[in-house]
This record gives sequence, structure tokens and C-alpha cells, in this order.
Amino acid sequence: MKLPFSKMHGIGNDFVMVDCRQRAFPLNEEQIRAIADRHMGVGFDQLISIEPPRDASCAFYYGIWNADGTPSGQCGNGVRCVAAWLHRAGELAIGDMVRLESPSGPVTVRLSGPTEVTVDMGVPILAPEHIPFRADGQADRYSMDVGGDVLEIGALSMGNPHAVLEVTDLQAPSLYRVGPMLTSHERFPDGANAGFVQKIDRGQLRLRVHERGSGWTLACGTGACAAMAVLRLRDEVDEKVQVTLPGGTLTIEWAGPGQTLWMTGPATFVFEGEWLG
Ligand SMILES: N[C@H](CCC[C@H](N)C(=O)O)C(=O)O
Repeated sequence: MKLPFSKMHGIGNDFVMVDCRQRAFPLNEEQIRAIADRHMGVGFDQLISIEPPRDASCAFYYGIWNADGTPSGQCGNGVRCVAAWLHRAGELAIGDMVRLESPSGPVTVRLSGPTEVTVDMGVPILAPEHIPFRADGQADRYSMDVGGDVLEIGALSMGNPHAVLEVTDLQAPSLYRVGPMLTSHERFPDGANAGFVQKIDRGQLRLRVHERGSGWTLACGTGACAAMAVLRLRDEVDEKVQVTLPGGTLTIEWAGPGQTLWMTGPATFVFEGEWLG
């Protein structure tokens, strides 16, 4: 197969973008994993397809797959790259607001420059059964046994499930043990992206994320949204927060429950290629 693709990243969370506007999505799980291989393939954290919309109120649909071939419902850094990709393809003008359809429903994007994108990520989902997360009821903190340690986590969905743990030291070696255990914890029936967040002040957070299906990444957009929302629910941060991940910084704005959450950040082109698989 000769598969043209674009390589992009959003603050270091990297993507292979596949144009499916005129053709059906051509890859099976095994091929996705082959392209994800950083030595024998191209390498990516997520592969993203750009397709005609299924919901007529949206301009395009985008599909999301992790490096291990599993699908996801949402990708915050990815949707900014979809918007910049559509601009480069002549489908989206700077300043336009357009609805895009993700596997978990519509989001609205606005390009403020060719590679600077603001996204209305929708309303964070807090009800445990819709995350999905096993709990007796909705709470700002859930006690969880993770490998023998009891941790207090926040849980929510941004269209994909997130566990958020507030820490005082993002360099602590224990995070590397806890991350994978949280990602595949039995209380998250579909798994979870595990975020470790350190509060600097009411307007600044630092974050590292161990992603379901992709491992440790340089950035996770929905993880930044989830971390901010969890701390906002505990009134630890203001409505507008800078979230700094290993690969860069995003701005997250959220008033509170029931309101939509906004994410702003860059989307970067790296190269165009053709996969010969
Ligand atoms: N990196 C992405 C999230 C990918 C989602 C994925 N790992 C999952 O939910 O399985 C982001 O910027 O939001």
C-alpha cells in the first residue's frame, strides 16, 4: 500500500494524519501498529483520519487511534492539528468557527492563525457511569487502591476517560509505577488516561500524562482539560489556567460544571510522507 500522510504535532504529542475525504479509512489494527513503530514505521502517539461528516451539522469527521491500534473518543492536541490541516487543505479559513465531529460528538474549532487553534471541547462529563468509572456516586475525589497505595483521584471524561492525581513532585519515580497501573485500573472498565498534576498557583499547572494505548506522551490535550477541571471543581484554580506539559503549554478556560471548556494551543506541521506498507 502507498499511503500519503502528514506528520504533525501539538506541543510534542505527535500524529500521523490520513486524508480520508475521498476514500474509506484504509487501515486495520495491525497496519496502524506498524505505522506507529518508531523504528520500523513512522511513529506517532495517535493516528488521525479526516473524513466526511456522519452528522450533517459538522463539516468533517475525525477518527482517532492510539499507537497500540485501539480507538479513542477524543484527542485535544489532535483536534487542533485537524483544524490546521484543514486550513492547509483550503477547507478552513482563519477566523472561521466550524463544528467538527469526533467519535464522541461535536467540538467547535476556531483558527486564530494558521497554526494557533482554540477549541470548544464540550462539557466535561462528571457522572461516573458515563466516564465510565466504577464508583458509588459522583464526587470531587475518589479513594482508590492502586497497587497497595490508597490514592485520592479525580475522574472525568472529555469524550475519553481520565484519572487525575494531584502531586507535589512531578519528578517522583513512583509516578512511573503508578501511571501504567492507573491507566489499566479495574475501576476504569475502558481504561483511562492518567494525569499527574502539580499546582504552581491558581493560574498555572504542570502536568505529565500516561496515556491509555500510547504510554507516556510529551503532551495530552484532553489530559490538560481534565486536570484543570478536576482542580477547578475543588476551587484550587481560577477560570483561566496555563497548563505546562513536557512538550509545551496550553491555555484552558472553564467556568465550572455544565459549561463548555475551551482549550487554546498550537498545531505544528513536520513533514508530508508516503507509507509503503
Ligand atoms: N493525546 C490525546 C489523547 C489521546 C487519547 C487516548 N490516549 C485515549 O483516550 O485512549 C489528547 O491530546 O487529548
